[in-house]
This record gives sequence, structure tokens and C-alpha cells, in this order.
Amino acid sequence: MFFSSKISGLSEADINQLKAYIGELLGLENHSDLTLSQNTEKTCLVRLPFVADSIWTSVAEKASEFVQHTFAHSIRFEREYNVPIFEAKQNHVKNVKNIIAVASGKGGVGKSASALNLAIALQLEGARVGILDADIYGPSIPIMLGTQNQRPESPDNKIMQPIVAHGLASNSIGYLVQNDHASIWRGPMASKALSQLLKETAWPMLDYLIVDMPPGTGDIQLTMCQQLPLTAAVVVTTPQDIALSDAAKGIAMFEKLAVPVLGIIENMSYFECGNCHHKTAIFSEKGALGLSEKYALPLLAQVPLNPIIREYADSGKSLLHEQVQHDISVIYRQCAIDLSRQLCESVKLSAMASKLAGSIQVTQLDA
Ligand SMILES: Nc1ncnc2c1ncn2[C@@H]1O[C@H](COP(=O)(O)OP(=O)(O)OP(=O)(O)O)[C@@H](O)[C@H]1O
Repeated sequence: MFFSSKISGLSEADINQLKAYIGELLGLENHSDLTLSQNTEKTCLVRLPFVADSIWTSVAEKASEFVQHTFAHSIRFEREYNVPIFEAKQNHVKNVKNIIAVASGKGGVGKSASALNLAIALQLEGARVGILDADIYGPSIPIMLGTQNQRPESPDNKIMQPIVAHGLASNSIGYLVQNDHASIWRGPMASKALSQLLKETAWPMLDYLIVDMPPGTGDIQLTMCQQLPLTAAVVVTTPQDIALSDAAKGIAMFEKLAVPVLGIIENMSYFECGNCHHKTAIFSEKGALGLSEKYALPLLAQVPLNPIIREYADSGKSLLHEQVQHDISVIYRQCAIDLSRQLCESVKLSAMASKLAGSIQVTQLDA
């Protein structure tokens, strides 16, 4: 490798101790995923397999204090992200390292808003991110990005240029067909269109491509999921029973397809009164927590019901860019860090699982 793993003034045992300390600060289960190398005389470069800009400054400061205190040495820490590719399904789409489906069993739970805010949060945390709107029943990403009047250009009539907004490269069924046309497509037609949209877009280099899936777990959704070289999925639900039972079907669908589910996002978890700050659980309480316990999946975020989410989404503006300190921005940013870390920890598991299962399963899925 280009990097020397030696750091002047520290022994190998010191470096291991330091790695374990930084790994713990970052919430990484396995600190061997980190690489430390001497950058300049006084700086050490930490290569992280997941993005975490909002916690990095504090991690770097604590790591410097640790080195000073433990080894009487002075080092500053810098970071570089190196998001891994899921081993079993790499190179399916040019330039795209990982494809993550955002799905919901039930319609109207805020899947598209969650997909977009998550994509923006990942980008703000330091990742290169794209969003693909595959929701044939109501492609709302162009409105939420404020790009509904744009059309992807295709100078060679073969490959489309993605539309870039809020730092995200995007493409959507909504840019190409009228809303009511796509919603009557049958499974094969919808999945063919999705596959084309995915493969015939000139994506820039992306760590994550977030796919906003159509709601539901029927044949169309299943076929569409099979058509995508998915790395993983996230399931969005509201806390009430009817949404939860549909979310469980979504989890089961991904299990059937051997796509790891990284976790659950509970949307519209509660409403907080702007005056007295009392929280009301409008759609019931702790619903997604029970689901996450039942399926042993992380509860990645509990996003409140708040008109500001709809206002920003309707006007095509980015809440996370414009209101950086807002509680909701902080929730999504933390969710992005957790998802990114969860992906890098479950990537290995999945790769291992698919190796054990052999190549037959993967071939069938891709057929
Ligand atoms: N937490 C929230 N608080 C307030 N409004 C929200 C919240 N989440 C989503 N919304 C709004 O609710 C509406 C529906 O959200 P969205 O389009 O994301 O749902 P969906 O699950 O993708 O719907 P569909 O099933 O049609 O694909 C949008 O106007 C969105 O801005």
C-alpha cells in the first residue's frame, strides 16, 4: 500500500491501543476496519469505512488528548473515507459502490421524504450520494428536489445525465413519464424501466445510491427488487399497528431476496407542541421499537411529525442544508452515520453469508 502503518513515536502495540480507542469513539464493533497512517510529521490519517463528519471533530480531539495523555506524544488526526463495496454484488452498475433500497410496506408513511433526507444526510456526512426515484405510483423526488421541470439530457441518446440538486445526483421515473402513466404499469414493464433508469444513467462515482422504492410488497415490488443489484435495504414505517404489519412484510420480502435490512426508520413517531414541548404519540407509541426487537434490527431513527418536513419537501428545498442545527436535521444526520456504519458492519456478514450459500442463490436473484 502507499501508506505506512508506522507512526513515529508510537510502537505497534501503541497503535493498536489507539485504534481500539478511536474505534470505540466511533462506535465501531471491529476496530480492524480502521487504518491509521502517518500523514505529515505531526498528523495521522485515519481511514474510515463509513461516513461520520458530524462526530469526527470531537473524535479527532479526543484521540489527540488520548495520545498526549497515554504516550506523551503530540499528533493531530485527519480523516479520509473509504466506503467498502459489498463483495457479492459489486460492479453491477458503473461507478456505484452500494445500492440501498428505502422501502415501506404501506403507502404514505413518509418513505420518499425519509429516502431523500437520508440521502442528503449521508452526503453532508461526507459520502458521495445519488438518489434514484423508483416510485412508479407517485414519483415525488423531483418535487422534493425542486427539479420537477428539468429533464435529464442524453447527448448520445443512450445514456442520461443525472440531474444534480442539493449535492445529489438524481434520476426519476417522474422526469421521464407522466405520473398517471407509470402507475398503471405491470410488474415486468415497471422493473424493465427501473433497470434502464439505473443502468442508463451516467452516475458519477457514488458511495451510496439510495433508491426510493414503490410502497408495498406485492409482485411489482418483488420483481423490481430482484432486478436491482441491492446491497441492503431500509424499511420506513409509522408506529401504528396497520403500518407495522406491512413493514414486517417488507422485512420478510428482503429476507426472501437475501438482501440485508440495515434497520428501521420510524417516521411520524410523535408530535411535539411548539409552545409547551409536550410530545403526543399521534400514531401510537413504541411500535417500531417492538418491530426492531422482534427482527433484531436497529431502530435507526424516530422522526417526529413536524410540518417543517412537508414545507421543505413541497418547496424543493433542503431542510438539512438550511437548518443545520434543527432537531430533525440532527436526527437524520445521526441516522446517516448509523446506517453507514451498520452497512460496513453487515457488508462482511452478508459477504460471508453469500459465500456460505454459494453462487447459485446470487445467480437466481440476478436472472
Ligand atoms: N415526519 C413528517 N412530518 C410531516 N410531514 C411529513 C413527514 N414525513 C413525510 N411528510 C409529508 O407527508 C407526505 C407524504 O410523504 P412521502 O411522499 O414521503 O410518503 P411516501 O410514503 O413516500 O408516500 P407514497 O406511498 O405515495 O410513496 C409528504 O407531503 C411529506 O412531505
